[in-house]
Amino acid sequence: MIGKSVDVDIVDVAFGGETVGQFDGQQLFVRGAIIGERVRAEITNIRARGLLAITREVLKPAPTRIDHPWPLGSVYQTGAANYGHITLSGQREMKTRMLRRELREAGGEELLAQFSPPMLTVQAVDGNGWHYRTRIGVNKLPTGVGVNSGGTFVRVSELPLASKRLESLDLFGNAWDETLTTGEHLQLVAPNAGSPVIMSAGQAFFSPSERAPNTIWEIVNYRGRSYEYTLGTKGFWQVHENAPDALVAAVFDNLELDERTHFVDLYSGAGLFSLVAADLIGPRGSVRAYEGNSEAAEAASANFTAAPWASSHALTIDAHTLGSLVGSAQVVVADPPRAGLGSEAAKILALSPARQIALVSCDARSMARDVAALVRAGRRVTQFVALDIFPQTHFVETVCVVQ
Ligand SMILES: C[S@@+](CC[C@H](N)C(=O)[O-])C[C@H]1O[C@@H](n2cnc3c(N)ncnc32)[C@H](O)[C@@H]1O
Repeated sequence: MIGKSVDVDIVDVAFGGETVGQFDGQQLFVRGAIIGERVRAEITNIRARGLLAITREVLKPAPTRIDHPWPLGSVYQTGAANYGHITLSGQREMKTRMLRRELREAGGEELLAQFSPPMLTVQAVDGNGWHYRTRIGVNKLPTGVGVNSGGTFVRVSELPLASKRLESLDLFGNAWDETLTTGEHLQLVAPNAGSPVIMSAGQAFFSPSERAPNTIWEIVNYRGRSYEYTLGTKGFWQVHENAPDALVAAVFDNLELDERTHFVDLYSGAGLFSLVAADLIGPRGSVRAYEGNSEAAEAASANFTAAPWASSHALTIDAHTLGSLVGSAQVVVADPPRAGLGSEAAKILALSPARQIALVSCDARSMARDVAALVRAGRRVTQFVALDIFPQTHFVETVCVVQ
């Protein structure tokens, strides 16, 4: 079966960015195709959920198909821009279809009925979908840097997903050859309140001859107010330059906070949501932030210095610890990593006294599973915002508010 060439009509979009067709009574998951197309695809893997294939020839192209502007990012090479062969609006239509499919698979038509079509419309956060990443990983090569393509590092002379501000690091020639060790993983970071840095083996550099502090500053704007964050070098921060502002708006535009609200921020990182909540709520309420990475939790503590009614706690959130964390919460934001909350933790959260819960997710499948669990346990979806903070890829960020 592997290596077989099949002609297939693409009728849906699945998790992982693959499109879906039918072959031999089975689902065929096809990379590099677009909904509405007819393609000739080569079967590459046999999986429990169906066959995996890759597009070899487009027999009937979709109107949204374009030449990939960065072939190295395509599904045939690194896959870092696996939707780059689709117009931006076409990418967003595909993501809407993926959200619908995942919600239907997790909770049937009954769950899908809680989402009006505008809720599932994926919203742009930028103009052209390139040069948006303020965080990007590469590997040092003997000269210049490379990206992983099928297990080997390919030297690059451009990084089209990376923020233009990272160009000042002068990465593609031999400027860094004596400072950095060949083979090392490099994390490039362009904070919005400071100069770009390279992180390598626990050290930070502004330039080959200038070390940088292991601290980064970011500024987030919401409703005319600016919030300043200090981050450690190992902690999480949203990668799209517009994501922190867009996510803060998607969360707080849809939550009802007052001056006595007890607010809990689960998976709080350096306190992106907590710092804004502390400002919106004020000293008569409380904000408690819980985060597993101790460096990020310490950074959050430092970020809350001017708001002592906000506190940061380093601990692992799971189905055993969660109940006590949300026992007296009135409003909860949960922004777990890709794996999501898990059905058991989602049920515990649903049964908490919180009047509103905002689930922030970067993974459509775990989001759908967690929302289905929240709804099964008695919650109702009131708002849902889908943001295109990972253009050129199949990923989509969502904020789901339940009551
Ligand atoms: C998607 S990030 C969100 C961080 C923050 N809300 C933000 O937007 O900057 C998820 C965070 O969860 C933390 N984390 C992952 N697993 C965890 C766990 N089991 N318990 C607590 N925190 C965890 C990670 O360290 C990371 O900071």
